[in-house]
Amino acid sequence: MTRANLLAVSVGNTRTRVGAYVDGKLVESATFINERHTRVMDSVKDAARPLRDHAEAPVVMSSVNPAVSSQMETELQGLGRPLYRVERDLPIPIGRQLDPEALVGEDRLLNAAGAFDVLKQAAVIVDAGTAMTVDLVDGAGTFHGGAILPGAQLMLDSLTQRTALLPEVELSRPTETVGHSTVEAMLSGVYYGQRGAVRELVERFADAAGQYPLVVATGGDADLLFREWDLVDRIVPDLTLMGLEVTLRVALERGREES
Ligand SMILES: Nc1ncnc2c1ncn2[C@@H]1O[C@H](COP(=O)(O)OP(=O)(O)OP(=O)(O)O)[C@@H](O)[C@H]1O
Ligand SMILES: CC(C)(CO)[C@@H](O)C(=O)NCCC(=O)O
Ligand SMILES: [K+]
Repeated sequence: MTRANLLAVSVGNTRTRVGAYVDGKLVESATFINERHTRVMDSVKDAARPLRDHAEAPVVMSSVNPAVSSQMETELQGLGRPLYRVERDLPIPIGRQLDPEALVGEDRLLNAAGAFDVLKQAAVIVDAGTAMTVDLVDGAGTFHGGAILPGAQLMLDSLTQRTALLPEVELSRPTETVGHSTVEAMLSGVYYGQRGAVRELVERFADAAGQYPLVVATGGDADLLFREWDLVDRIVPDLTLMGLEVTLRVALERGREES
């Protein structure tokens, strides 16, 4: 089996995740806020340190944020490694059943590819990031799309921005289900609203799929929202990076078959 060496870079809406894979294992990872751009490049170099003896190991990059990634791509070229963008240079190895003209976020496809590579069975993948996505992969490894909704912090921010009296609130677990203060009521609404959305969508997707899928969660808010909740089978913080690793690994295996 191929054991890939790579620097995986996933540019999200708010943050960028970086991971160094040595012999197919994630040995270093870091997350940075996109705005702190110069610091990000310093930290990317730190994260790449385990790959110093693997000069041939490429950067494999994905993005759902073109403004951030176009500049970052130019800077990543400076590492002196081959640089591949998923979908442009390397196809994400997951089947798709979508509208012909559909443009799906690379993060959603990578999560699906990363999950199916390990699970090999039908799964619902929940990414609790800036936006929340809830997607269905069937038992044959085909991505069917799913649902997109505001993420938890975005829900809170939109309440603050679009009302006169609601305050700025930082996301945390509510201490009360029936909120006895404005802040507790907002936290209860968002926390149980997000969980409720996930429960409803998982049940509906299970109906559509004709089987009960595994539920896998990832993203910056997954732990806060889903920890110790039996509806979610696994929380996998590095799922998007796993998708980047399998993308390179499959491309290397295909290249080997062809030569
Ligand atoms: N230091 C932090 N800065 C910003 N958001 C954070 C931080 N720590 C946790 N979070 C939470 O992470 C969420 C964003 O998740 P994430 O980083 O997965 O989003 P993203 O940038 O959209 O990434 P992706 O598109 O890859 O999912 C926010 O809603 C926030 O509550
Ligand atoms: C839905 C988000 C914002 C989730 O990060 C991202 O995957 C994206 O911008 N997608 C493009 C549209 C789509 O996936 O249908
Ligand atoms: K996201």
